[in-house]
Amino acid sequence: MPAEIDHAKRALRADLRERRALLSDQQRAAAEAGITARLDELIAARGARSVSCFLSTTTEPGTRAFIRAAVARGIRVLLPITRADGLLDWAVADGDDEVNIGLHGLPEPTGEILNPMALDEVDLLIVPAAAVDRSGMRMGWGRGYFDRTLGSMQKCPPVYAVVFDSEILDEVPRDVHDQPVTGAVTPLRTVVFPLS
Ligand SMILES: Nc1nc2c(c(=O)[nH]1)N(C=O)[C@@H](CNc1ccc(C(=O)N[C@@H](CCC(=O)O)C(=O)O)cc1)CN2
Ligand SMILES: Nc1ncnc2c1ncn2[C@@H]1O[C@H](COP(=O)(O)OP(=O)(O)OP(=O)(O)O)[C@@H](O)[C@H]1O
Repeated sequence: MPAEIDHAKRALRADLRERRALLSDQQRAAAEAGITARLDELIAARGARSVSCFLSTTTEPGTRAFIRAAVARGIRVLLPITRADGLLDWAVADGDDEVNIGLHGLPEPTGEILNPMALDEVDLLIVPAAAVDRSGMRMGWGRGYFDRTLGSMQKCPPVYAVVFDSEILDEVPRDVHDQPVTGAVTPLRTVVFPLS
């Protein structure tokens, strides 16, 4: 990618990472409660029966309460497993809290491994992001996993990024391969892009 874009992304990621690290346990708990409520509303509004999500780390907006409750209600939730070739495998969340530590030190599901095509069967994708902008461009953590995944899907269902409220920016640095998202879910609101 062009050097200026690469540099701008790195600088912005460092800034965002630092801000996430500063949140208190109380702020994280409130964010997880908000994210759970927003995601519950979203899948109800979309009538989704099968979704993909991700197992949040301690600094990401918490998705685990949502996953646990969705699985208990009979929603099929696929969770990503990183592969060395830059693609993602998937496993169905089974409602227990057992996790493996994956390739990049991220929490990953245990359970039967499904190949990248498993994603073609979901009604809605819930993806991690470092930030999104008002046009729907998404910036991740820099390995291109979701750009590759979204770019290779036959027919892509709606995609919502999970971010903190302060991470919806006017503009994020953009490469040609970057894939836009449909909307974003924050602890306080759900937005659909483009935001006017
Ligand atoms: N919880 C969670 N699971 C996820 C993602 C995520 O963002 N969150 N991913 C979303 O795509 C995929 C993994 N993506 C990754 C993206 C970057 C790096 C990484 O190591 N990046 C930098 C350092 C990170 C930073 O700048 O803060 C590095 O290369 O050293 C690892 C995995 C799949 N699973
Ligand atoms: N569709 C693609 N095909 C091949 N390489 C890609 C593709 N998308 C991204 N990449 C490569 O992946 C690397 C990281 O891209 P980028 O910084 O846009 O990732 P990201 O969206 O922040 O990460 P993630 O999706 O893992 O959260 C870049 O070197 C880029 O060239």
